[in-house]
This record gives sequence, structure tokens and C-alpha cells, in this order.
Amino acid sequence: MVEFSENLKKEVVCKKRKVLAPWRFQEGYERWLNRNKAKKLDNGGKCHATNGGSLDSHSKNGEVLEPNYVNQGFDGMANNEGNAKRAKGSGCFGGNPDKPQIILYKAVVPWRFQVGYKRQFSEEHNLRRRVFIRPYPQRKYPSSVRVSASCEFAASQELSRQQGSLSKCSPRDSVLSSLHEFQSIYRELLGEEEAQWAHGSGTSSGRRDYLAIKKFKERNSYDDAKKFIGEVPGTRIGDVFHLRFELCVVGLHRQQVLSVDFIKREEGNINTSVVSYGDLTELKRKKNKIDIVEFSGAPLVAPNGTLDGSTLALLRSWETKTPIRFIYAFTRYLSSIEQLKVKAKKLNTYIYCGLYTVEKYWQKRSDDGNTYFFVFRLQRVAGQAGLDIVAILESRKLDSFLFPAVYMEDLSFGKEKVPVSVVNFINSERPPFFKYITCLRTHVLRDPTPPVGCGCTNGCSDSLKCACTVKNGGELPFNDKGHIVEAKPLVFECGPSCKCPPTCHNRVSQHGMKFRLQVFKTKKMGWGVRALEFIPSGSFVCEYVAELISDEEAQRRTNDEYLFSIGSNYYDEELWEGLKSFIPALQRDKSLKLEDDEVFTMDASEFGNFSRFINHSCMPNLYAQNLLYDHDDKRMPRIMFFACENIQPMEELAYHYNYSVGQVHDANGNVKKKQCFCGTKECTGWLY
Ligand SMILES: C[S@@+](CC[C@H](N)C(=O)[O-])C[C@H]1O[C@@H](n2cnc3c(N)ncnc32)[C@H](O)[C@@H]1O
Repeated sequence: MVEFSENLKKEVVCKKRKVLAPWRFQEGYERWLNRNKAKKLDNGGKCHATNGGSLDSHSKNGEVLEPNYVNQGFDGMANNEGNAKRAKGSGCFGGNPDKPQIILYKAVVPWRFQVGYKRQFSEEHNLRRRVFIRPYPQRKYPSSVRVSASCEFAASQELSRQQGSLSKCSPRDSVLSSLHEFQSIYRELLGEEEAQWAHGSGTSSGRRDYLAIKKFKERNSYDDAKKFIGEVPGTRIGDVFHLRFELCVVGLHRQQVLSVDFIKREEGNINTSVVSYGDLTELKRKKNKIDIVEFSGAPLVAPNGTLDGSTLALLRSWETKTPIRFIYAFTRYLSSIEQLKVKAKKLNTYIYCGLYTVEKYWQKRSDDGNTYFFVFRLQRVAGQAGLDIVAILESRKLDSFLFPAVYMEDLSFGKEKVPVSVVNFINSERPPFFKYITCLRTHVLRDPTPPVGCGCTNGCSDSLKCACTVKNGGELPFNDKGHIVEAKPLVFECGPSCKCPPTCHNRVSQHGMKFRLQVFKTKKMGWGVRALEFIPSGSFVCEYVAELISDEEAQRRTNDEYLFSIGSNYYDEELWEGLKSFIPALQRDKSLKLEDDEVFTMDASEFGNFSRFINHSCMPNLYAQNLLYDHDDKRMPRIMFFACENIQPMEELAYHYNYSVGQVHDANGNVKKKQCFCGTKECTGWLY
């Protein structure tokens, strides 16, 4: 390989390019665009290594929750257990010294990587029987980029959440995911009410926590009756909550009102957990010691009165020495400003302290002398993690759960089918201004080639009779659940000139987003986007809607943060693998290859939708699919994001920008560097 001289590199960089995002760094881009230009320079070729990259599991940046968790480094949100194996990128693609390639450009984002980027199914997929909708044409090479053939996987997702049986979903993940979902519902209700008050139409909608748990139960197979004795998988000592229902959701204490939770058994109730109200001043006086605590049972009318179920359960726990989960509760009265914000006078904080056993008990008369009750002395089981409750309570971080500095109901102001809420728990910054659009804005696509539609009236299928199926290589790109079957160089959905109805299986992304998503402020990457509900692998998530501009115009723009370069790889036969012989266009239109053709860029800096906020991850859960349906100009495919993994509620969405280190330059031709904060185990440390 021949290296370019520094001067030449600078010259080319200065003359040619600005900072855009990553497709042009893909091998394919250089082959298409630069080969001829490169020939004019007698510098020989240079193979630039591609990132390879993994799509197996991804980062979950749970910044919002972090303050609620202590003593755990919050690694619970980083999924370290994904088993997927990453298939490395080919490194040098077409690295023929006779066809020298130039590394010219600055930062732009990744269409090409999406299909050039090979990955294998994660082991968890492979472990499961893959249910294909139909057989595929014989392939020379088995595809390694199928994203969604396993129907069973989605079906078992709930099971895996409960059991933590899949490496992808540990018990901790499962607990956090449920908790996040519940909190998110709660905050949404809180925000809605705030918005109503702001518009002067506020009425008290009742207990939001009750409404939130109702909604949560509707969405999940939540079972009050499923109770644990001893530790609850996925919870940790020091976990902090603000709502009683959060304890229910994670399984620490399933009683919504009572302080004692127990399992009914024929041989006698057995206690599982207690919530006991404490006093911070008293705790400080006791020097933060929690090894021995006292808990008062329900009142009895007479010393020999009938014992209620919870007292009986505690007595039986004493008898059997069964460990009990102990949750300390503290109440803080809010300032008038805080009260306005949360429409409540006080804030409870619940801290899980670990397992205790009943050491002894005695009866006591109430101060007014009218009732009697049992007092239980609980002894903390030895060997458990220490806990500094005073420090937790005095940390103002806790408040962030109830006091988001910024909440917006819908970033799109009603333009999206599903509202996209905005939260900022980090600071009081609001999302930067941009004009929200839901359709591509463009001056360059003036006379789009009209798409040749299919004439199917009986449903488009995998037959060669459907013109759209033919363009897709003889198979429908989506399964009957509407999930994309595999990443392809270009997907053709049926369009306006097709005779098939809107319900056709080959119309998916054109129907728009359907999952609830949220824009949120991350700690280190600016704004990001996360899922508010489970998104199965292969689902369409959203389109990168932006201003479609010429490449030259992109070079003139000063803000390069939201540039996403697009281009066609339709004629790249290698990317079609075994399907190329099924695509007539690949056989006859070879002369039409788009070498040196005009290329285009999406710029979402001024006009865009929420997808402009989707960050990069070295282990992404989305990929960008080139797709056409309303025109046939292959130079300007739409960029559609599909899930390439199952995405859990509250998990951040991310795709791989596919920048390359050392190949992004500033206006003076100097190499620019940016650290990557995706936080995944596969992180290379650098965005570029
Ligand atoms: C398309 S924008 C994404 C939204 C952006 N976070 C924002 O607040 O507008 C791309 C920019 O986000 C930041 N970014 C995205 N992913 C990142 C990552 N993994 N590490 C560091 N910064 C990242 C970088 O500043 C990048 O130039």
C-alpha cells in the first residue's frame, strides 16, 4: 500500500471536503466516488481499515435513573452479557493498488456501513429455532445480516425479562427495565398534568401513581401475587425509590398500601418484606447504624385480641427464622416551589436495606392506652453490603426523579403520529431550535424518476410476478409481522403507482413511526433518543428526515453535526450476495453504475425530525436502511432506521456513525478527533 504524502492529503482535504457523517468513509463510497479521481493522482492506493463493528447488544444510558442507585456503579444499565459475536469488517474493500483510493473526507454519517457491515446472529438468536416466513433462494454465501427471522425471540422476550434467562436480559436489566417503564409512565402523567395547569385547564387527575401502575399493568404481564422470599433477583441493597408502586414493580414489596407483605400458606402466612418509616435525626443519632431495627405491627384492640394476617406472618417468620426484606422509608416535606412542581406536600424515599430476621418481639400499649401492638426487633443478616442511608438521603440527586428540569409533551407539536416527549434531568437546557418536519425538504429532487409500480391486486408475494419483489431480489423484504428480514443495499417498498392496497406487506416504513420514543439529555453525548416501549428486532423505528442537499452545498454548511451522507449501493453486486442473479437491473444496467455520479447529503441542522438526536454507538441497536418507494432515483434513497436488536423500554437508540479515526478533518485539513462516550464494551474510544 502506498501512503499519500501529508501535503497531498491536506491539499485534497482542503479543496474537497468538509465534515460530514459516515457513509463516505465506507469502502463502497470510495470505490464509487473516488476511484477515477484517485487515478489522476499517482499516489497509489491506500487501504483504510473499517470498523468492523458489532450489532449484538447495545448501550443503555440510564442517566436519569442513576441517582436512584447507590453502591453499584450503575453498570446495571450496560449490558455486559450480550453474547453476539461481531463479524469483523473486511478492512480493505477492493484494495487494488491499480485502483488507488483516497482518504479525503471529514465527518458525515453512515449509509454504506449498514450493508457493508457484516454481523452474525447473536448466539441467543442461533440458540433458538429460526422461523422463516418462507424459504429464500439458494445463496452462495449465507447471509450474515438477517435481523429478524426469529419469531420466537420476540415471543420469549417477556419470559426472558422475568427469568433473566437470556444473556441479553439479566435479572438486573429486567428489574431496571420494568422500573424505567413505570417511571416513564408516571412522569408522562406528571408532565401532562403540568401542561394542563400551564394552559389553565388543569384539574386534578387523581393519584398519578395509581394511574401509572394501572397503565403499567395493562402493558405488562405484571402479577401482584408473584412474591419472593429472600432476595429479589435483580435488586440490590441501596436501591432507592420514591413511590410505593416502584417497590411493587420491582418485586421488593408487592403490597400497595400495607407495610407488611406476606405469602399466604396453609401452614401459616410467611412474611416477605416490611416497609418501616424512619426518622433521619434519630438515625443520625444512632450514627447511621441499621444492624438492628424495630418495627411495630398492626394495632390490636385488646392484648389477647385477634391477630391480623401480617402480624401472624411476622410471628411465623420469627418461628421459622425466615429472612425478611427490610425497606426503610423517610418522608421529606417539600418547599412551596417543590410542592407546585409535584402537586404534593411531601416526598417519600424508600431504601432497600437488605435481609433481616426477627430476633424477638413483645407487646406494647399505645400512648393513648386504647390499643396494643407487637413490636418486632429485626437483626440484619450478617455479611451483606454496607449502606450509608444518611448520605443517600442528604444527596439532592434523589430529587431528579420527580423534578425534571425540562419536560415537553411533544417535540413534534402534533406532527408525528405518536408524540415524542422530551425530558432533561441533567440541567435546565431545552433542545436546540430547529424546524420540525416530517417530510424530506429538498430542492434537488426536482424531477424524481417515477417508480414503476407493481400490478398486484391479490397481494404482493415472493413471486417473480410482482415487479417490486423482483427489484428486491425476488423476495419480500419484510416478514408477516412487518419486520425487515435482512439488511439490503436497497429496499423497494410498494409505492403510489402500485395497485396493491396500503395493507400490502411490502409497505412498512411509509406508514411512519409507531413506537413511543423520547428525546432525553444524556450525560456526555448531548441529547439522545430512547425507547419508551419494547421494540422487537427488525421493526421500523423512524426515518432520518432532513433537508436533502447536494454534496457541494453540504461542504459549504458550517454546522456538520447533523450531516448524513446518502448514496446508492444498489449496483454493488457483492452486497446482494446470492440475490444478484434475481435482480434483472443488475444484469442489464451495468453501464448505469453511479461512479462519479452526483451524491447527496441530508442535513438536519435546521430542518429535521427527532432522529437528528440519535447518537452513535459502537454496539448499535439500529441500522440505517436505504429504501425507496415514492420515486426511483437510486442516488437519493430514504434513510430508514430499523431495529437490529430487541430494544428494551428506556434503552437509548443508537446507530453506528462509522466514522474512521484520522479521516475527519477541519477546514484547514488538520485531523479532527472526537471521543466516543457510547460506553459499550465494544467502544473503540473514538467517534473519529
Ligand atoms: C447527529 S448528532 C446526535 C445528537 C446530539 N447528541 C445532539 O445533542 O444534538 C451527532 C453529535 O452527537 C454527539 N455524539 C453522538 N454520539 C456520540 C458518542 N457516542 N460519543 C460522543 N459524542 C457523540 C457528537 O457531538 C456528534 O457530533
